[in-house]
Amino acid sequence: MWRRVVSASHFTFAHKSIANNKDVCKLKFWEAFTTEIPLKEKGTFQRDKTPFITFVLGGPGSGKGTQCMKIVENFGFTHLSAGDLLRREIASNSADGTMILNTIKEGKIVPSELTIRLIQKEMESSDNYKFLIDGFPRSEENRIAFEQIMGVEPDIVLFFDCPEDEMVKRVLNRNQGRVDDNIVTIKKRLKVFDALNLPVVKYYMEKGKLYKIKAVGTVDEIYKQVYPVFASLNFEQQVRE
Ligand SMILES: Nc1ncnc2c1ncn2[C@@H]1O[C@H](COP(=O)(O)OP(=O)(O)O)[C@@H](O)[C@H]1O
Ligand SMILES: O=c1ccn([C@@H]2O[C@H](COP(=O)(O)OP(=O)(O)O)[C@@H](O)[C@H]2O)c(=O)[nH]1
Ligand SMILES: [Mg+2]
Repeated sequence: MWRRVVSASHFTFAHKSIANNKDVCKLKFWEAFTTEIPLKEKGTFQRDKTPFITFVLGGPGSGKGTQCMKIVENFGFTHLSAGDLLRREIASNSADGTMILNTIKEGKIVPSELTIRLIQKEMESSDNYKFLIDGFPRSEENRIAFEQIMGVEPDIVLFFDCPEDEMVKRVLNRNQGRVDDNIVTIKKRLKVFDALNLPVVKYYMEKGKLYKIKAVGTVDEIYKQVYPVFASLNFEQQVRE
């Protein structure tokens, strides 16, 4: 079970070592060291907080989803993969399903309003305030629409910079049964990425919001560059109990 703790490392350590067995003891210990309201009311408390939004960008296969899982584990973010939300729409046989499927097969970009509606729904129904928005915005048009509809900008943007041959290799080995993980569609996706997504990366670089991560090496080697970004922002870290 995961529970949020204050970021100071000695609290984390004490919490880990003392609260070993009984859940009730864990809760009392937790309450003694925090001014936050008890966990069962956490949702209300967190909705009052301004959201902290991280856009996670990078080409297909650059490792966005893989690194997001580690950030979630260590820093308690909610991971919203735009691609996963769109695939869920297809699977649920929604009215837009066929159009989304055809767009993904072609490696093109789904209309902004649709993707933003899915992201917005998830954010509004979440009791968290820290979000990783993975694989979005994919174009300047996406970005501008998000900022207009949501009325917010991301706090930070991660960019996983990976050579094309490595991305192709990873996607072809992904084995998730995706309709777009084939060499023909990958080539189209890479073109779309260069033409439409890199301008978004450039925009956030010029705004001083971009953290560029060299996305080669093992998952852990790459995460060593990611971890300090969030640790330096003093987010509460998670400990396993
Ligand atoms: N550093 C890495 N080295 C080798 N393979 C990786 C690495 N990071 C991720 N992968 C694998 O590459 C594939 C694509 O990663 P994924 O996280 O899905 O990328 P993205 O979300 O950017 O498309 C997955 O099969 C994943 O397990
Ligand atoms: O905001 C988004 C995110 C994804 N997609 C579509 O969904 C596909 C898969 O996106 P995902 O982020 O899952 O791919 P990844 O980069 O992780 O391989 C993309 O190629 C697009 O066709 C889209 O249209 N808009
Ligand atoms: Mg992904």
